[in-house]
Amino acid sequence: MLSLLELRARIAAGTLTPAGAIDLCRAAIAAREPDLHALVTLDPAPAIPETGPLAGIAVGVKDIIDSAGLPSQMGSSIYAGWTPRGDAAVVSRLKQLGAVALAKTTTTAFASSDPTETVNPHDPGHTPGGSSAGSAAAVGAGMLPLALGTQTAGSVIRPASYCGCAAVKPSFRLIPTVGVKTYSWALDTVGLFAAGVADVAHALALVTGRPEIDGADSGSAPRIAVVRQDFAEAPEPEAEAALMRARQAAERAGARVSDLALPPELAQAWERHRIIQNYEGRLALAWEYDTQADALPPRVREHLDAGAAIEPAQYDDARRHGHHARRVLKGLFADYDAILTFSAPGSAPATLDSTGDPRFNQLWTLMGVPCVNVPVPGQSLPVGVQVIGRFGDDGRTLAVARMIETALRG
Ligand SMILES: NC(=O)CC(=O)O
Repeated sequence: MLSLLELRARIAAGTLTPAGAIDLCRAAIAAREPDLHALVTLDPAPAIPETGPLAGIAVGVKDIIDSAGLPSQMGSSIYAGWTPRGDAAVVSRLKQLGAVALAKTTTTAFASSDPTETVNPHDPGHTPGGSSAGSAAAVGAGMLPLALGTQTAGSVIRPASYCGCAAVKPSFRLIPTVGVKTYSWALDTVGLFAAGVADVAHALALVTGRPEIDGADSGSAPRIAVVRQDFAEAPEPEAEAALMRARQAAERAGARVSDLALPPELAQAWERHRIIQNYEGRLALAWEYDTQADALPPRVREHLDAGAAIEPAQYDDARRHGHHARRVLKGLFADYDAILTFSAPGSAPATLDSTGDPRFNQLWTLMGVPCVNVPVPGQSLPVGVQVIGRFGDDGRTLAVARMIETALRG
């Protein structure tokens, strides 16, 4: 994969120019895109700044996120050719930093769960995951050093796990969602994909203007709770093996690791995530649902039909459970620095008809806490583990994730 930090080091050393770094991406795209189908639009002649902390860094932008002059087609024929005038807030920030919004990456329609045409870069017979399919596949394939995604249930962490790259779904609203097509205003979170955890941390620190996120300290012996989320059904053997290897790596690195069974309030919130997601989706996509329903793909239509049947009282109850569970989780973090759990039920399913199951992700999206996918080496198909921290503690969460990543590579 293309490491953002390695490219920036070469540019800083004068052995690579920003334009040369963009050319490296174009060459990788030319080699892999015909088989991967990860991109929707490729900017033929983007401006390439010579200066800035992300000069020379090509970014993939999920196609529900606006990038001025490039279409935002939402993965739907309804928006074919729709071209926004301006940048989403996060894209504008990346350009200020010198980055190049080189390509729009595939998304499931409206970031829901109808599969895209993108395939897994490690095996074309397997899904890359979703809804941020193209971003995960493009980074996992070494076509881009950085990509933007969004997560409403598991759409950043799960595809990153399937495609073998690092990713962060930051604390809720740490990155603004202005200029991002909304599915659920209580859940949608902009995330980042990159080759390794250090690359992700560096990009998040720059994008948010919080330098303390980069290089934060994990502490000499971080307290890590291994959580299985038993209410989410058992995972597959490869996910179990990955979690065990990550646990052992954390212990070797000096962490104090123990098992934690989540209190029932967390399971109750997990059960109600979909009520919030689909109730809000029905309202956020009202125009599409009310006037373009025949153009909606089946799973989006199914989810919005379900949303239309949810009563406001059910939605309010689900939100109350989420609020209460966030308070319970905050209390749990008094005794731990991070949680370690599954990123996905297993490796990427051997199908292109599904983007996989977010059951190990959805709770944490509702909790609004930072989540990091750490690739676990050594499996035929990638499998990641998820490091989760306190709300607002993104730097330490990334530091613990990096400690585990380094110990796994050791
Ligand atoms: N947008 C989402 O998070 C949906 C998913 O997890 O597949």
